Amino acid sequence: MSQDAKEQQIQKISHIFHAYTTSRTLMTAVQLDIFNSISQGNSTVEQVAQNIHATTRGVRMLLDALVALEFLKKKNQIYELTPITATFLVKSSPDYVGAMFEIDDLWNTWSHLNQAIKTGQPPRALEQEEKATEFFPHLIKSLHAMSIGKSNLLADKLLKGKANIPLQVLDIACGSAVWSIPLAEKSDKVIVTAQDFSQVLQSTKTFVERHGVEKQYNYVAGDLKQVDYGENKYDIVILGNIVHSEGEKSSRVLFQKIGKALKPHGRIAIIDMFPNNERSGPPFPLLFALNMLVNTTEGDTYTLEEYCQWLNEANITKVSMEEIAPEFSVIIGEVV
Ligand SMILES: C[S@@+](CC[C@H](N)C(=O)[O-])C[C@H]1O[C@@H](n2cnc3c(N)ncnc32)[C@H](O)[C@@H]1O
Repeated sequence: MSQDAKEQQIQKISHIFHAYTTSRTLMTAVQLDIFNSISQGNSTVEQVAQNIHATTRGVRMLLDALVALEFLKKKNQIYELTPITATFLVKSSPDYVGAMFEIDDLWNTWSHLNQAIKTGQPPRALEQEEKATEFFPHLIKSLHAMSIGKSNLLADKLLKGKANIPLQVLDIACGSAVWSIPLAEKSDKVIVTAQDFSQVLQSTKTFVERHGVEKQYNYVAGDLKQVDYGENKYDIVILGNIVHSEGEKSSRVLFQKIGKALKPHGRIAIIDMFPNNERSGPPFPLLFALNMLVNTTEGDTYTLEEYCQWLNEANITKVSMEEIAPEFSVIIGEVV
């Protein structure tokens, strides 16, 4: 290996080893309300330090690191938000994505990765309703802001040629209902049944109301393992970011229930992270599998081949991966 190639590899390794420093810096800025403080007019180290009740030494180091990471700008010791920070990292912004990092849950569970790999057990299991209802209200706020643009594109795809036809939609483990709201917004013939734990549905309702589509929503509270979805009722079933935390066994049972609940030619849309069939990439779905190891008992990420097999078993036979936008593909299955 040439010296240049060696240097490049060392840089790559060093960069990954140190990635926790950038992650922790941004999380701390969110948790200490740095961006809100600056958006409210505090623009020097002293002002921010006083406003958040912290030391000037710590705040100076944090603000300068955020400048270097391009989350802030600095001129003559006056700090300003960048346009991106103002849009995505100030709490009052409708596009705020920081909610899931206001708490240290994921940071803490990842610090138990060694132990989870040895024991196969997570330090805490998110599928327990009590843990889920603590964590998910934070997560779904971030997911809503991160997914709403993509969801609009998916809704166009699902409604193509069907915008004036009555459609019954079931949004399972709906969270903020981000994957069904655009369907309801784009067609007043869409009626959504949104299902999640009862406590999470309180948050769902605020999102649905914010989008002004509450007349098109019904709610079913409960654990997806226990809820009866009925037979021959739905034109579209949405599974957004839930199969990975349920794991194979529970998801296969769920697919059986969905196969029955769909009408003939009904479709299922699965939004998740999909590794390739070899499980050799892309990185994000494979790192996300580890995220499931430290947060759930059975969770994992699954390939298109696996989904095809499980959906076929449930009578959902026409299955394909559809690229809705670059880096955003959805598995769509149809009861033929
Ligand atoms: C990762 S969030 C996804 C939310 C939404 N579908 C999305 O894609 O943004 C997972 C959601 O599933 C819900 N959930 C997890 N386990 C569940 C279960 N056993 N029964 C019902 N809902 C569950 C959580 O409360 C949470 O709202």
